[in-house]
Amino acid sequence: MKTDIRNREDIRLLMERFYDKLLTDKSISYLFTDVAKINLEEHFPVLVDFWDSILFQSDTYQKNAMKPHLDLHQQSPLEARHFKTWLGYFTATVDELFEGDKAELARQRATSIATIMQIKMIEIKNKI
Ligand code: HEM
Repeated sequence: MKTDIRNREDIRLLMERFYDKLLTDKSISYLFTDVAKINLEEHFPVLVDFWDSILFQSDTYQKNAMKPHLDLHQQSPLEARHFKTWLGYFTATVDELFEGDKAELARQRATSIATIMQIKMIEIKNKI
C-alpha cells in the first residue's frame, strides 16, 4: 500500500524518481544538462528544502525559485510544451509513489507554480 509523503527522505525519493524521468527525455533534459549544466549532488538538497518548505513549512528553502527559471528562459526559451512535460512527469511520479493529502498538495502546488512561471515568462516576452 502507498503511504503519503511523510518526510525529507520521501521527498528525496520523489525527486530522484522524478529526475530519472526528466533526464531521460531529450525534449527537456538538455535544459538541465546542456543549458543550466546542473550538478545533481548540489541540486537535490535544494529541491528537498523547497518541497519540505511547501509541504511541511520547514522554512529550509529561503531563496527565490522563480529567478533561476527566468534566467534559464533568457538562455533557452522555456515553452508550454516543457511545462506540460515537466508537470506530466511530476504528477506521474507522485502518483506512482504516494497517496494522501500531501501528495495532493504537491500536485496542486506544482501546477500552480508552473502556471505562475509561465505567466512571468509571457510578461517578459511582452515587456510588461
Ligand atoms: C519547464 C519546466 C521546468 C524546467 C525546464 C526547470 C528546470 C530547472 C533547472 C535547469 C534548474 C536549475 C537552475 C540553476 O540552478 O541554474 C531548476 C531549479 C529549480 N526548479 Fe525548476 N524547472 C521547471 C519547472 C519547475 C517548477 C514548476 C518548479 C516548482 C514547482 C521548479 C522548482 C525548481 C526549484 C525549487 C529549483 C531550485 C532553485 C534554486 O536553486 O533555488 N521547477 N529548474
